[in-house]
Amino acid sequence: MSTQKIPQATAKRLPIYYRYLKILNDAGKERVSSTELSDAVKVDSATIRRDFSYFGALGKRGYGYDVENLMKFFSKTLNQDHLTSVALIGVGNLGHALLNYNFHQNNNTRISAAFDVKEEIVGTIYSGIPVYQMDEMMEQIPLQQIEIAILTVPAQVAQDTVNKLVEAGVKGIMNFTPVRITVPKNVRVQNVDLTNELQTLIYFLDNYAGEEVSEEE
Ligand SMILES: NC(=O)c1ccc[n+]([C@@H]2O[C@H](COP(=O)([O-])OP(=O)(O)OC[C@H]3O[C@@H](n4cnc5c(N)ncnc54)[C@H](O)[C@@H]3O)[C@@H](O)[C@H]2O)c1
Repeated sequence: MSTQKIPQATAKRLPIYYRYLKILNDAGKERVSSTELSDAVKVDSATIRRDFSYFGALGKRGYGYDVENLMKFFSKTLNQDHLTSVALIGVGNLGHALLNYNFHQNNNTRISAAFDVKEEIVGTIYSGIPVYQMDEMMEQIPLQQIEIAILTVPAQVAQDTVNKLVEAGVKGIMNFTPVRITVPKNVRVQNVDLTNELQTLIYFLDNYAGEEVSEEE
């Protein structure tokens, strides 16, 4: 299977497919049809077939897909064999929740360091994760080989914090703040805007109530 450049919508679905294929594989299941997969992951089967065709995984009529092969391929594509350490900046309401959660569904991604300015929490360990003072970032981020940061600071300090993260060598930022942050070209930002998500949901309920939901983007 080759790794050509795949559409973003497909890339976003990969972890969903991977998680389910892993469950099947752990349960000793050898093959799966796109219809079965579709029911489990709530993506229509035409989309699944198209997504998989980008990887050259065509599936055989009457046989379906080989679970182990696909799972191994997705694992490699998603870099599941390699542990990714992530930093969290801003241990407030949202930051605490994310530290607690710590992506435990995914055993190769973990928050390994948190940073804040609040004296009372700096130097403590929260959910097994040490909280450092902001001025320790320049040292800790390269030392812990962290390339990804989750940004949960107040909006007014978001850009300033991002500048520091970039200077420390971070290459990807998951931005929970409502600020549209500016980064150099070699840094990627993923915005997580809960208000936006909720507005989209309301829009769909208002305008498409009763229609069948399609996962196509
Ligand atoms: N709470 C939510 O449900 C929610 C949801 C979506 C988005 N957000 C956004 O996430 C961000 C955090 O929200 P919150 O509710 O957790 O806020 P919060 O005030 O509870 O937490 C912010 C944390 O950032 C720290 N901080 C302040 N200045 C800092 C700096 N210069 N460097 C490092 N840390 C600093 C504070 O000490 C605090 O611990 C905000 O931008 C908010 O708009 C929050």
